Amino acid sequence: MENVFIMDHPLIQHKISIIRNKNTGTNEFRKLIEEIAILMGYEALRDLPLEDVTVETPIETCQSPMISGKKLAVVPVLRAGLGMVNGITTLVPSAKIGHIGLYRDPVTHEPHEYYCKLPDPIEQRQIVLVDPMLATGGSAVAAVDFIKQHGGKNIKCMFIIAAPEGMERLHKAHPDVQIYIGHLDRELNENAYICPGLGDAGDRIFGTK
Ligand SMILES: O=P(O)(O)OC[C@H]1O[C@H](OP(=O)(O)OP(=O)(O)O)[C@H](O)[C@@H]1O
Ligand SMILES: O=c1cc[nH]c(=O)[nH]1
Ligand SMILES: [Mg+2]
Repeated sequence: MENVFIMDHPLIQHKISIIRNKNTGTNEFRKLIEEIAILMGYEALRDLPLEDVTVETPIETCQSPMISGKKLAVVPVLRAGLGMVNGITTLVPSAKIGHIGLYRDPVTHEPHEYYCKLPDPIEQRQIVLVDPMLATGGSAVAAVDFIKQHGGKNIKCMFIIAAPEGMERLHKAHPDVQIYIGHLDRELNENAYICPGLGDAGDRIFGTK
């Protein structure tokens, strides 16, 4: 599937296995989400554009590449996406940060928006949407819709765990968007939770259950 990238790095797979474990506590879970975001971000950002700048080394003056263009914007889907932000800003400290607040209705599983604030202007920025979970895909499709409505064009999405249903829905709705997935799981259950998954990512990051 063009524009869909499923990670196979052993460090990512190892850390995902630890966060799946129901006995992994909030503190360790939060740290691992951040570490996985760093590892996935390293892979997802390998095509960032470069331009040569003049640098004076202690030896001589040279042309050396640096990341070009407007500053990258990382956009977490609240709440759980917040856990991945520091991972991306570790790689790109100058990144701007937008927020999209969405929660999934527990009965209908439809996403509801409660907040949206994006860096302005957004048009020329590389946008990296982050959310640990891609389940039905409803939240991700809505989040990308918002970004595009605000003028965003270059969009990458990163999910630590995805269900096939969500991956296909997001790709179908937004085929231009690059989708990075840490692990593609088996299926959704009757409550639209990912199986085997890791439970509710937001609750596990923030210790709310
Ligand atoms: O693909 P979907 O079926 O839309 O499900 C995925 C969404 O569900 C979770 O958020 P949740 O609604 O639990 O909000 P929270 O982050 O505040 O816990 C998750 O972080 C995604 O945003
Ligand atoms: O399995 C799931 C599905 C949606 N949101 C989560 O946090 N986990
Ligand atoms: Mg949640």
